[in-house]
Amino acid sequence: MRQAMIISNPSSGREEAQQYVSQVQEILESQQYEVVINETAGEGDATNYCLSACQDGCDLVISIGGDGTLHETINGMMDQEHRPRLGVVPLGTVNDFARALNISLDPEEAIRQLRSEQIHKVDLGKINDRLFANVVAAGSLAEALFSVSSEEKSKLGSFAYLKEGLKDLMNTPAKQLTIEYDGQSWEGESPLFLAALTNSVGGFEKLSPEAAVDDGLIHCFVIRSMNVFNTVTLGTSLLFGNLKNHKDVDYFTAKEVHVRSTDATIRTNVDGEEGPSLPIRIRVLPQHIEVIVPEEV
Ligand SMILES: Nc1ncnc2c1ncn2[C@@H]1O[C@H](COP(=O)(O)OP(=O)(O)OP(=O)(O)O)[C@@H](O)[C@H]1O
Repeated sequence: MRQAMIISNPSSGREEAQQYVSQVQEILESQQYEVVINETAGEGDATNYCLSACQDGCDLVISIGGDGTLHETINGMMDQEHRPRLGVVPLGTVNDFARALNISLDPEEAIRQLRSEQIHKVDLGKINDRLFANVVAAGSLAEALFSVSSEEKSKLGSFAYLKEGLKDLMNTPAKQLTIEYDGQSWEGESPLFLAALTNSVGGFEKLSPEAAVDDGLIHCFVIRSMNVFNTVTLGTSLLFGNLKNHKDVDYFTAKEVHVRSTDATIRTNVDGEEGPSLPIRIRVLPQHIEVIVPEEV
């Protein structure tokens, strides 16, 4: 019999994971899976559960929670030869990974979509010694995002990030960055460096429209300056999928990127959670995991 593990975060979203677990279990059992259910109690649990799923040769892991739960789940697959297929029921406020894969943001619909026979091989990224699914952000603006409270996120979704970013604009001086990528380099001052694997970042589905989930590339944006004069045009470029063409933005793609700074400690934001401080080394792991995606219409 095939084995499946459900990893569910009871605190995600509006604490509604519990009610969805049995619906997922029912679908998996109807597909002849033997199902193990694991609820997370705190940081690291989803990683440990997924690691044991890899080591036990489990066929399928379903992550029920937000992008944070998904991030922890995929980290259980690090350095594992056997990586179970992944299914996602998004319960967070942003849900970038689900957005990028056209998985419904309505949990009940996303659960129905788990019946799909369609599988997509998806890139993952590696930052230092962690995996990531969506995005790494570094710089003073990325640090400002740490201060978005979860109440604000629940209320305002991705606009909470934008609001916080704009609010802190005047207090976030650009920092010196040296970015080396695939034999080239960028050096200068920047308030924000973004390395995206998918089109959706912070809920903005058009941040990086050209980033396909399986293209084997890291899509990098360096904002050269952000000030009262260009904030509005940067904001509209972001909303309309044109950020890479903005005059104050440098854009490139790469398979490996190193970022360091001569400035004091600069923290990163990885998949919406606090990440390591600079220096960082980012690599893409092309088509590293198999994800259940909705049947194409
Ligand atoms: N039982 C639990 N109680 C409280 N926190 C938990 C529990 N289990 C896991 N966590 C923590 O929840 C965080 C992940 O939450 P996740 O991002 O999935 O949901 P969310 O916060 O609702 O989503 P979003 O970030 O999109 O708003 C991780 O930091 C993890 O350590």
